[in-house]
Amino acid sequence: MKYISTRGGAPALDFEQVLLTGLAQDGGLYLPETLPRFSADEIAAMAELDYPQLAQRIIEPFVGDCIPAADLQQIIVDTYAVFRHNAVAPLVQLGHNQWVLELFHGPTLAFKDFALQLLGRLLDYVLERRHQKVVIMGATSGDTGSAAIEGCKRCKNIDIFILHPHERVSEVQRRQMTTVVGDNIHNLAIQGNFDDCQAMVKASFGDRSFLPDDRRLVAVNSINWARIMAQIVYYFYAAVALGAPARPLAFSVPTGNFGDIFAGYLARQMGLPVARLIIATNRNDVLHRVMTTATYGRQTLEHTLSPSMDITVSSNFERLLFDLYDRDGAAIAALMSDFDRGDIQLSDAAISRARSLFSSYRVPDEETCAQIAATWQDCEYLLDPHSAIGVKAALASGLGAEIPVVTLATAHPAKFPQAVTRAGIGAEPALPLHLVDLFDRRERCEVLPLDLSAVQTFMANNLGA
Ligand SMILES: Cc1ncc(COP(=O)(O)O)c(C=O)c1O
Ligand SMILES: N[C@@H](CCOP(=O)(O)O)C(=O)O
Repeated sequence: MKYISTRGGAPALDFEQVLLTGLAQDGGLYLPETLPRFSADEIAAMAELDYPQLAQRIIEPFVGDCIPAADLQQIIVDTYAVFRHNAVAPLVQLGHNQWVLELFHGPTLAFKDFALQLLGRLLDYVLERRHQKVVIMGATSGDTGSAAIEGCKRCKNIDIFILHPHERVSEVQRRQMTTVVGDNIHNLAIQGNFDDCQAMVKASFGDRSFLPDDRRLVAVNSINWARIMAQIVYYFYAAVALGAPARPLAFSVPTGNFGDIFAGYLARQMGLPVARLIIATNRNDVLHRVMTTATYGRQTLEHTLSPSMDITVSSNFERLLFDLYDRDGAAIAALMSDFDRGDIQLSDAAISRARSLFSSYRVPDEETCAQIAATWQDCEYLLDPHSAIGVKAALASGLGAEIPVVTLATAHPAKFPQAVTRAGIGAEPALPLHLVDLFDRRERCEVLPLDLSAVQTFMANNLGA
C-alpha cells in the first residue's frame, strides 16, 4: 500500500513511513493511493467478528507487508483489551431508528483512544525494530492530548510534547494530561487557542531544524494517517450490527478537525452502505458554512461548552477536498495556498458532490444543554456535550423516519460536568474507578507564551538522552 500527499508534491510513502510522519513535505496530508473495497458478502461476514477481529480485517490492507500479520494481530488484541466494555464500542438505542455508538470506554474516556492506543503500540513496535527515537508533537483541545499520552507513555523511544490552550480545556481533561508521570511526557499550556497550538505543530513539521538530525518528528493528531485508519473500523462495526450491507444507514458525527467523519467517508468508499454523513458542529461552524454557502473560510474561534470542538481550521477537510477535486494534487496545492490568504470558493462540481453525501447542522450551547436535558428526561441517558450536538443534528435531519441514524458518542459526560450542570441535570456524572482520585494527583505542566520559538526551544532543551 502506497500513500500519496493531497498536494501532489511529496514522495509516496509506505505504511511505516507514513506512521512515522505528520504533514507531507509539501504541506499536504497523506492518503492511500487506492482504497481496499469490500464486497457485500464480505461485509455481511463481518457480523461474525468481534471488535479486534474486525479491526484486523479492516486495517491489514492498509499496513500491507510492513508488519507481519501475526504481530499486527497481537498489537490489535492488546489495544482493545484495555477498553472497559466487552463490546469495545457498544450501540445504545435512544429511540426509533436513533442510536448512539459509545466510543468512550477506553482509558481516557473519548473516541481518541481507539486510534491512539493503537498508534502508541504501532510506534513502539516499529521504533524497537528500527532502534530509533522520535519526538511527538501534538496539539489538543482536550482529548487527543490525554489519549496520546496514555497511548505512548510506556514507549521509551518517544519524547512527547502536547500543546493545549491554557485554561480552555475542562479541568478533568487537563488533569488527565498533567497528572501522568514520566520524564518523557511534557504538557505545554499555550497562551492561545487550539488553532494557535495546531498552527505551531504544523509549522514545526514545515521546519524541523529545531530538533537534532537523528530525531524524527511524528504527529499524533489526525494529520497522521494511522489515526484515521483506526477510526474507520467502528463505522463497519456499527453498520453490520444494524443490518448492513442489506440495510443502509446514516451517521451523525460531532465534528471539529473533520477526522472522525472523514473516517466514515472512507468506510463508505470501501463499500459500506452509508446513505448520509451529518456534520454536527458547535458555534465554530466553518464546516456548516462551507456546506451551506460553498465558501470555506476562517472565523474567530469561540469558546463553547463543547471545548474539544472549538476548532476553526479543520485539518482533514483538505483530505475530502482532494477527492472532491478528482485527486488533483496541483489543484489542492493552489486552493490551500489561496486559503492561507483568505476565503476560498468551492467549485459547483465540488460542492454538489459534497452535498450529495454530507449534511450539516450547527448547535449553539443553549441547544446542546437542551438536548442533554431532553435525552435525560426521555430515557435517563446522559450525553456529553459533544455527543449531544451529534444527537441534536441526527434528530433535526429527519432521516430516522427511514433509516437507522447512529450518532457517534465521542466522550464520556464525566469529562464535562460544567455542561451537564448547565443542562440542569441534578446528578454530577461520576468518573470511572480508575480515575476516582484524579483530583488528588499531582500536576506537571509548563505555561508558555504564544511564541513558536519559545515552544521549540523548550522542546529542544527537554529531549531525553
Ligand atoms: C469529544 C470530541 N468530540 C468530537 C471531536 C471532533 O472530532 P474531529 O476533530 O475528528 O472532527 C473531538 C475532537 O476533535 C472530541 O474530542
Ligand atoms: N478535539 C481534538 C482536537 C485535535 O484533533 P485531532 O483529531 O486532529 O487530534 C482534541 O480533543 O484534542
